[in-house]
Amino acid sequence: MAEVRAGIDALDRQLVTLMAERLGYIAAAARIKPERGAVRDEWRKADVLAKVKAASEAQGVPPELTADLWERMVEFSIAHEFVLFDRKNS
Ligand SMILES: O=C(O)C(=O)C[C@]1(C(=O)O)C=C[C@@H](O)C=C1
Repeated sequence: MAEVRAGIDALDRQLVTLMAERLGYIAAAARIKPERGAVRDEWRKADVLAKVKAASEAQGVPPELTADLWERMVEFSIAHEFVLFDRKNS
């Protein structure tokens, strides 16, 4: 059981590292987007969620798990992107 838990803990660290990397791209998006109205992009949000659903199904990960996680992650990203966008323009 200790080995299993060590494996889980190691994977969790990798997931956090990947989230940090994703937030780096969110910061880049905040720098690149020309106007505040472009920060929340509902078309792109639906595109991201659809791709995650397809990837989940392909890999046998329950899509209802990833749907909840990504809904939260994208909404957090949008809020974070607004903070960075407004900071850039203040
Ligand atoms: O693709 C973008 O334009 C992003 O800024 C990334 C992202 C996301 O977190 O996936 C965040 C904000 C947008 O509303 C859509 C998607």
